[in-house]
Amino acid sequence: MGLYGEVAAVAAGFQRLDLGEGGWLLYEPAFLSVAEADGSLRVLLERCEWAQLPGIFGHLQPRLIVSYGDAGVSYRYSGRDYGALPWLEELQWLRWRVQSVAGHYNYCLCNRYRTGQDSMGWHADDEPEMGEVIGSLSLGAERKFRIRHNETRQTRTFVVGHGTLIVMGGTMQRYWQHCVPKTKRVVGERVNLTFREVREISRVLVCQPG
Ligand SMILES: O=C(O)CCC(=O)C(=O)O
Ligand SMILES: [Fe+2]
Repeated sequence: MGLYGEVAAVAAGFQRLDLGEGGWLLYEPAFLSVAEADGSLRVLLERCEWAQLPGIFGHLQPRLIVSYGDAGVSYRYSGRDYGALPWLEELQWLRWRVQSVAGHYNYCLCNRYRTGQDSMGWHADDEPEMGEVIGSLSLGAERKFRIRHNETRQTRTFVVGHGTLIVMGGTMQRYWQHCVPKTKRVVGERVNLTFREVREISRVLVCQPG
């Protein structure tokens, strides 16, 4: 995180957790106002090209997914390549908002949890081409976001609600995993946007006719 990112975060009253071993996490429950979060959620539910895709073992992932990003950026995740669609205006705006706190992003993976039965299992976003700062913005239903240390098994839980921002940085992906567990509570839809920097850009050559 750059110096100005750090200053902005402190000024806005973020909680900054030092995770040890060079890892850190920022937590701001009400980063977006309710009105901003309402508007973004409505637009994203309507405009994103949501799809349920197969995961690593071929069964469908328990949530809907789509990704947006700079031209030519694609990201390998669960053994598949996710080519980014061109940025939606709404996501561009939210990217700038999150970048004003920390990080610099060229890619956004969007997850849509339709009910409490949709979830994300324990994992780390530790691919070699991934930038170490990941900005994660939540909209809609309140869910739990858990982190767990790989060796000590220490676990922490963060409530992520409508407009909550979490930024993960430093060595966090190396030493910690995170997840969004299923819940039996009846909960509405939740959209989560993870802004990332994919460093190795795979560009597809397009033959121009003529
Ligand atoms: O939905 C969330 O809060 C987490 C999403 C996540 O971890 C991911 O997309 O890698
Ligand atoms: Fe993740």
